[in-house]
Amino acid sequence: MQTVKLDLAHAPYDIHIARDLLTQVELIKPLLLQLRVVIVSNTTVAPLYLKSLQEALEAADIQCHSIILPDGEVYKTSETLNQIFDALLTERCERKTTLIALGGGVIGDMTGFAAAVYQRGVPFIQIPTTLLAQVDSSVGGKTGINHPLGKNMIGAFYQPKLVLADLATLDTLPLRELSAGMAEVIKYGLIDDLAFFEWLEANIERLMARETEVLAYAIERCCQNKARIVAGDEKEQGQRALLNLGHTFGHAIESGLGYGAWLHGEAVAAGMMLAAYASRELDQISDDDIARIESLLQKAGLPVKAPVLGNDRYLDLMAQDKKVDAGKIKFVLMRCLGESYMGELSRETIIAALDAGCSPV
Ligand SMILES: NC(=O)c1ccc[n+]([C@@H]2O[C@H](COP(=O)([O-])OP(=O)(O)OC[C@H]3O[C@@H](n4cnc5c(N)ncnc54)[C@H](O)[C@@H]3O)[C@@H](O)[C@H]2O)c1
Ligand SMILES: O=C(O)C(=O)C[C@@H](O)[C@H](O)[C@H](O)COP(=O)(O)O
Ligand SMILES: [Zn+2]
Repeated sequence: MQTVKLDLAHAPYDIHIARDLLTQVELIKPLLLQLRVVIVSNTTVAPLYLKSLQEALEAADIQCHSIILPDGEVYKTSETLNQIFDALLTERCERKTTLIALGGGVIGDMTGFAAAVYQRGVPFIQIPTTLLAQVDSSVGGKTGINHPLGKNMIGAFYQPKLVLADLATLDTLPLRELSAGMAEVIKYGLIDDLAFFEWLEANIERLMARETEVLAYAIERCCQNKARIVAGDEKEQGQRALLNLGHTFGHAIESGLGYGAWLHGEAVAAGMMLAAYASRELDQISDDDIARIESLLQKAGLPVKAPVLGNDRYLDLMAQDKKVDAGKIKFVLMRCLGESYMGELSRETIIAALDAGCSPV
């Protein structure tokens, strides 16, 4: 088992990475304020993994209740969130009840936000079951839901007490979802880890073949990178924004097409290509750099062209982005592969990037 520590003074926690962690209750029980948990999952993941988790918890005398939500990005809403509150209140769950998120990033984000606000805050644990959730969404405490007018517009920074990344759950992950997670993996190489980007170029075929050794290494490296960045800037006042590479464009794609049409990772991949074209417009990365990014994304089974939404539609959607400051849209751009920064772009540069990076889907 590999363990990454997120060293936040007010809320340090461990991220354990290994196969068959679901039943290792000894990792969970010492953290509980009372021997009662509520597992939040969805209609796809629960039939696969809920029973073994629940049986292990109950064998350790921990009282379990489960909430099974509908599956999909389109359900990351206030209505679905209220289903969690309805169940917690019906079961008379107290402030010492721990919520456990068993699923991908949608479940993790909603469960974390529910934990942040239910009775003004109850503890929660992340058990991420997608690659994307294991390398990104389960770590760092960003929680929340979508709004029709914007992605992740309602939420809170609220840290889990523990993250259990059980590699065995990736055995059942659909290939499209594995690819989606690879977008966030590749993102870490581009933002500030060129050595990792180069390792990914050399190992992408093994990763897509789900070889446990390389998957475990990549997940650990991603969690180490995210833990380092979050420990230095938990509430995204500075460097944490680099984790948003590709997201200014990417969230516009998700909102513009309708949540769920493109997977988050697919939108981020296309968004990173658009950020790369914008960086090239600023003479910061080369055609060869763009070719390397494109090749790696393609080998990961990801889109390298963004959908045509119309320039004004993109600009309008991006004007809603949470990084906007004094009305100015902010982008994460690349000085070179492995070095990124936050900057503004002229309308002309944005349109040049869209012209280069969009194609009818
Ligand atoms: N909070 C953060 O820092 C952060 C970071 C990245 C992404 N996100 C959010 O995460 C969401 C995307 O997360 P995701 O890619 O995990 O999507 P997801 O949660 O929708 O899961 C993807 C699909 O795979 C299914 N699934 C999950 N685990 C499975 C398994 N082990 N076997 C078979 N099927 C499984 C799910 O039911 C779903 O259908 C987006 O809403 C995004 O905004 C948040
Ligand atoms: O943890 C972060 O910070 C990130 O930006 C990680 C992103 O991959 C993730 O999609 C996050 O939810 C996007 O942040 P948001 O603040 O734009 O919602
Ligand atoms: Zn993301």
